Amino acid sequence: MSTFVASLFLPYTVDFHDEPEAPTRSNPQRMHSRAASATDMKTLATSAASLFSGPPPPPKTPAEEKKDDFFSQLQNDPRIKPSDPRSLARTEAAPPEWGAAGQFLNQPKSTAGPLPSGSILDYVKSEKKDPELLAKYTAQRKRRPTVGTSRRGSNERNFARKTWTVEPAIQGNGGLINAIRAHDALRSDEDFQKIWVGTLGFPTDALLDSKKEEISDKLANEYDAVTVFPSDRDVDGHYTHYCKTILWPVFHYQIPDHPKSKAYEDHSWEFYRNVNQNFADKIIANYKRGDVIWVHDYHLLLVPGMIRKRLPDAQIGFFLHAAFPSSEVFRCLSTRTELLEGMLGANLVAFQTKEYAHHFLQTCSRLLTVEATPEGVQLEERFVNVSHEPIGVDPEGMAKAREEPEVQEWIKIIQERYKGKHLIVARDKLDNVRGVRQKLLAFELFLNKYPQWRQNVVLLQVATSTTENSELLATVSDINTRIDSVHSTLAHQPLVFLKQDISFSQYVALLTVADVMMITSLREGMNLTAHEFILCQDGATTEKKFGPLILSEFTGSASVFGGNEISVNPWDYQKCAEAIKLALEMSPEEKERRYTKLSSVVHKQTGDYWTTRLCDSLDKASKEQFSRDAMSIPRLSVSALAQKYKDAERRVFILDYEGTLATYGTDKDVVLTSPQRVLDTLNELLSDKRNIVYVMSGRTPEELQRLFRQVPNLGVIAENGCFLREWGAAEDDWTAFADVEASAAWKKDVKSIFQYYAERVEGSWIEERHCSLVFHYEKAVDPDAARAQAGDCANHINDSCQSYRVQAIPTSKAVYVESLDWSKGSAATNIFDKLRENNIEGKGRSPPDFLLVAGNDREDETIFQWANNLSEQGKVANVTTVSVGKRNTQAMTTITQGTTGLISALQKLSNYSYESAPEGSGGRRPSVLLTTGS
Ligand SMILES: O=P(O)(O)OC[C@H]1O[C@H](O[C@H]2O[C@H](CO)[C@@H](O)[C@H](O)[C@H]2O)[C@H](O)[C@@H](O)[C@@H]1O
Repeated sequence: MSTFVASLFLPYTVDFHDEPEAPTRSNPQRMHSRAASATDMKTLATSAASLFSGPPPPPKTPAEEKKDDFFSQLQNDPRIKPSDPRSLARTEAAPPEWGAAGQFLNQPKSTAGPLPSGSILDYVKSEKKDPELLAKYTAQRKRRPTVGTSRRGSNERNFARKTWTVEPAIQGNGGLINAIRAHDALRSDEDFQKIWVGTLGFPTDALLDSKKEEISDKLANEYDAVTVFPSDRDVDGHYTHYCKTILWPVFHYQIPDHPKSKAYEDHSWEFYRNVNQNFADKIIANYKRGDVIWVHDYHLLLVPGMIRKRLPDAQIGFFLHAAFPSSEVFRCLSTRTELLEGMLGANLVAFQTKEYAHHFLQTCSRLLTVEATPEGVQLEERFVNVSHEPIGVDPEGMAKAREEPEVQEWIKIIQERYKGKHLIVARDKLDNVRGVRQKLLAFELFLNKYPQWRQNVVLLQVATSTTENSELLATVSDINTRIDSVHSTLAHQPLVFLKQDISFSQYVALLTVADVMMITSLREGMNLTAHEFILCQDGATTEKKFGPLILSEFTGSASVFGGNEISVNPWDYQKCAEAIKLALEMSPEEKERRYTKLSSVVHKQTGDYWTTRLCDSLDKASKEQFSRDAMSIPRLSVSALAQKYKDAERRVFILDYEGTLATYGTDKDVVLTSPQRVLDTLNELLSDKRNIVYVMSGRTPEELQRLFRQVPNLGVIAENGCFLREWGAAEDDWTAFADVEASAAWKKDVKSIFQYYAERVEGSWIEERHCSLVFHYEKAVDPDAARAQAGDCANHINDSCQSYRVQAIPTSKAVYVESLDWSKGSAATNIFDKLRENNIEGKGRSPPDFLLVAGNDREDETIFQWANNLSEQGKVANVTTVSVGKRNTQAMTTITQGTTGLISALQKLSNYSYESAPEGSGGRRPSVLLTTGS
């Protein structure tokens, strides 16, 4: 059994070489010659020029010359350069733009080319069906030199001759890679034979099929990796456009709102789907029964749904590494429904934090109008578990990395460079969501407010930049210049702004030497830099630092550190400035107290722990779902039931009405009627004195009283458990469990919300019951709009009526608002308590030894659960729970022939009643069936 770990990029990539003998990373000769290559020299020059953004530098003093010397050493190839591609990967890396890794590795260029002018949507359509448009765009493409076949051809010839080596990926989620590897290394888990699934992280159109095969064979055989080869054009549209300009900003609360992005959204969605389909196809082609599939992050949201369509029984988990926004933000995505449905193809959808999981549940309930419980989402025929599990880092891997001589050297260099200064460090991608601008503003305020610190503190901000965000760059450059001009002196520069990444050894050294770390992301899934900072501060390789961590409350990491970080709202510059002061002036005792707690979290919630917990949760969820899946629940065996029936002394029936005994009733203006066959069947059952029969429904006591007037002695549970009429009681002898008068307060508030939506949904109406309210929209003129409004309505009520013990449940036809305290299960408990005490005078002696509960809907699950428990605890000898239909359920058995199937089964039982009635038992067949008029 294997576990597929699918994420956009594999942990590996490929470097091509002209030499016949492929050198490796451990070959210093080659690394040296590459460092001197023209491309690298150019990169180096550009990097050096952009080291400090701001005005042109003045002539250098000797001190500055020395400083430049230090920084020029930082101008290294920022990639980790291990000799083994399987060693520790960089978390929160900032790789070059897709297709631009050629500055580090020898890889083909993209053949995607620019998109044609004119209507992008037409362009996409043309690819599919419209022959005229297809001809038009084919001609356009031929005219475009950058996408010509000649370039592709020469590329192909070029790369066909080259040798290649497997290298650690430049792209990819380092946190994920480290977590999976740590799990692999620490456990000899038979069930965890991982297989990576992903792309190589560079354009591959230019490779011949034979070359692709060669590469994918090697990766499969030696690196447990399945390679996906989407077209360059698809990856470009998927990653550069849809992921980066639509999903990433929206998931981090930045709604792109300019015409260009809308166009991107329209066309790049097609490419997003294509790449997701490539992944799904690859996984399906390699899947074997029993395998587990884990799909990672926002690049692959559609993959679970695509796999589910073809492999209905597969065990699929989905983990979102990024943040998941509130439903208010998510609803702005035009493809929101497809994205949610894609994710819901999984058995388990997991997030970094409880908050993101909650947002997802709320978004599903609101936009898909499905019932969301704290455990997950109830779909028509499946339940999808939703949970949260924060990712962690790999302390063992990091410990090894820290021992590297290069790290030790860098520690010395940085210590020497910042001797006598308090060093605040930060490494962020230069992206709006990381809050670098906010951090610099807060730091500027700190310097202005606390002059005593100006000469003693340095903020070293590494700002890794992938795509040029010129607006942000201009803003941070301005702040940088301002700080520089106001606060820098010949001998001291409080802000060092490195607009490029540093090498892994430099990064580790910096985290070790730092006095404080400052992270001010405006929103972020986790932020493993914070965790790695904590690992490096323990004094294992230098003196103990226990440096405080200033951390944005909007990161996932903040949710795991339990307040032992210095938590900040990055928008509150005053507080951020004070946080810097607090961190710098913190007593050693307080630092150690906080550090001990932070460190225990990082060492407990590791990447390995995360992997184990996710695997366990998926296993548990799949098993539970399987046991509830109508397909795997046995059919009701009427003959076995009849045998139990015959053997029983005292039988109890609790039967749901609409959808179970009879088809669903009509709406408000038609009086609910019951088919004669149902009434006759109930009367037949009741005619046997050994039988106690209850019908349960969400309808009001009045409606049910009228409906079952012709069935004397029938027990009735009304309004889903808020009212009870005991078996054998007088027609109007109702017990109210819920406080009807107290309901008036919440009903007033809920009704006004319902009215608001009813005015907006033509054809909808509000039904008032004693203890519940229903917003019906099954007859709405515009069903899609009504569904959306119903979702909003349920959400609105659940948000604003939290002080009442009620909940709004959206279904495909109506929104129900009901008490949280009463259910069919609670009514059944009451019935049984009384029966078992045998305190219904003269109506039976022995306790029940046969129980049949039949239902079909979500409200019936509480009573199934209750009955199953009675069976497990051996309190009733023979318990049968049966669900009518295909819904996934906790019932022990199902009947797929609908209400008629159940009625036939009940009729068969009452026939046995007649046949099996022992002398004097009271069982009898009625000589005349009670006939009822409606
Ligand atoms: O830039 P991308 O290729 O689209 O990838 C997005 C980021 O993915 C990784 O970060 C995410 O996962 C981390 C670990 O779970 C989490 O801490 C972070 O908040 C997530 O956004 C990767 O580490 C980043 O470099 C990528 O930018």
